[in-house]
Amino acid sequence: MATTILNHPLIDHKLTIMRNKETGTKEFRQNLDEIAMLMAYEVTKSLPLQNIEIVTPICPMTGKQLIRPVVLVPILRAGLGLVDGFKTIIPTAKVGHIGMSRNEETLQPEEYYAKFPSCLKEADVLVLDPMLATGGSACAAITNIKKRGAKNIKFACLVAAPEGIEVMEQKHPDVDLIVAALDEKLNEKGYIVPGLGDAGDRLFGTDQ
Ligand SMILES: O=P(O)(O)OC[C@H]1O[C@H](OP(=O)(O)OP(=O)(O)O)[C@H](O)[C@@H]1O
Ligand SMILES: O=c1cc[nH]c(=O)[nH]1
Ligand SMILES: [Mg+2]
Repeated sequence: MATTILNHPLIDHKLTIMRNKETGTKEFRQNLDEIAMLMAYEVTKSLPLQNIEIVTPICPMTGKQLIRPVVLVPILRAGLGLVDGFKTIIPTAKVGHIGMSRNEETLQPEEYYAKFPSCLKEADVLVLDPMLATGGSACAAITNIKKRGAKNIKFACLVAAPEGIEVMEQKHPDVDLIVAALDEKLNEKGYIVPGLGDAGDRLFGTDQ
């Protein structure tokens, strides 16, 4: 598995706006959407291609096309904030959903919903969640997706804690991990420091 930390200037600029506690719902959403498009470009960099014979208006040539369909899997709720940006860059992508809620006391993820397109097994699956904290939610979501036959999986997140990356590397060594920004640590409540707070609450305007 490869772990990539993007550290991209445009993403860092937009992420700083998202991190600021004065930033409201509208701007938080807008910046997440813009970052998602930039991340989609980076996450898809290593997708495999195959040759295809075509004819241009000038002559025949060997072109390239993606080998497999792409399936986006946002981890609900906060992962939904990345879907539109990824769909803008990959308009043919199918979308599966997995609902995970982290128990505030035990920090264990609880799955409450799962629905996937039938091409999951042969697809390039891009699992999306802005936050990788303890790594529990992402690991559980990926375990579920693997049980359904998915083999080519990448996990894209905006902000990660070192603890979450370590857990992912141990439990899912075959999954590529693409992280926009690596933060310092988790606090005693399992929140990423400095982080951006509760991504789901800030995205949907629910209580924080
Ligand atoms: O790495 P972990 O320790 O599991 O924490 C990360 C998870 O926590 C957040 O979801 P949350 O449970 O708050 O649900 P929400 O998206 O509905 O707010 C976040 O979007 C991740 O899914
Ligand atoms: O910092 C954190 C940790 C988990 N979930 C979030 O939304 N933010
Ligand atoms: Mg939340």
